[in-house]
Amino acid sequence: MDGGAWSVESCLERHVPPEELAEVKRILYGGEARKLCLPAAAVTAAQERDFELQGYGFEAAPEQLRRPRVVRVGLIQNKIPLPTDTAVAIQVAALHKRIEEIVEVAAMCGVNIVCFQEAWTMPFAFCTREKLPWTEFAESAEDGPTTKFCQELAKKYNMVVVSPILERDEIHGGTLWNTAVVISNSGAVLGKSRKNHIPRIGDFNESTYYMEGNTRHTVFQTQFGTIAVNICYGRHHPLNWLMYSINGAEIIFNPSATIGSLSESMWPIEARNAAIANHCFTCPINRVGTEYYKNAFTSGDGKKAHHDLGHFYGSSYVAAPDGSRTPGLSRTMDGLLVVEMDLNLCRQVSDKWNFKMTGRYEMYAEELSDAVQPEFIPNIIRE
Ligand SMILES: NC(=O)NCCC(=O)O
Repeated sequence: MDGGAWSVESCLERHVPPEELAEVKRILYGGEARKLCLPAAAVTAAQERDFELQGYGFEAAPEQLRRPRVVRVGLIQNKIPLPTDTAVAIQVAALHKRIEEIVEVAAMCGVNIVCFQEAWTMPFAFCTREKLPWTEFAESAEDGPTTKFCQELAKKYNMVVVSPILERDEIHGGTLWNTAVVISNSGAVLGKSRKNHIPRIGDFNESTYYMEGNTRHTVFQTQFGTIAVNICYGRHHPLNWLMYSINGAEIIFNPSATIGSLSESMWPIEARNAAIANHCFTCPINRVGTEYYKNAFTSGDGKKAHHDLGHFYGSSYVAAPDGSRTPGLSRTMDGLLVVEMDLNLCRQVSDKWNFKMTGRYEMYAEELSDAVQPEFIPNIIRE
């Protein structure tokens, strides 16, 4: 399924009889997400610029003492516009240009916080295990050209920008990290959050380049809500989501790069479950397309040498704390998903389900601290 804007949701729309569709959506998605009415100029610009534009909204009940806290987030998924053997600076410039034209449409749609995909300024070349030229895509999180570019966007559109890049940390020996830079709507760099979990699976050979992050579970208090960034493989680690939530995250972005053969059946479940378990909104974003490399590579798994990592299936979506979710963007096209959410829903769902109250954190903490000791004895009763 590689053509047009194919998605599971568009397939359901086409094939499930209309009288049953609402019930199917209630069971699968927690109901029909409210479609946002986006400005005609934005819809036209998206068509002209050849990307999918979808908009949905999540409501919360009115409260007496708190006003609604309505924000709009924008999730951007995209292909790399140029072949991977194009000069590094030209590839980066082309990606900046592509993102700039999508962010402009996000601004037309009133987006307050935008997040790009994992390592958005480059092909996801870590599969190759070659150092050059891929390490040349690394930049300073604080004042690299991509951060400066995002600061301009943030100021121009009064938008918080979450920019996941390959970071070069000059003050620590020029080491590399997989890092999301969070830029305030004022244009100031608020801080950075490094990928906590590095995959060692299939062709995801990222540990050749960088190590597990050391920024713990930092959250960022922005004008539009408290946000966190759980980068890609962290998605599979429930405690990673939990720790961002414990630090107060209301929206957790999950910029990713993952392929159909590996994770597509897990994709709709993991971030959505994290939204439910942690009473917050989660926003998984995946790149799209297949990226080809001149030199064939292997990953010690007996497979024949090959030139690509597989198909990145897009399908970015937003899940809400009540377990409902938006449809996903296409599996194949660039896209912008605009989602309006009332952050009051987080506390409302928390008051209903009380997971933060019913969770046995002291017991988990005690048992986990025992379990990581070398002399740990599992608590098993045997006959
Ligand atoms: N980028 C990344 O961590 N990918 C690993 C595969 C996955 O988590 O689905």
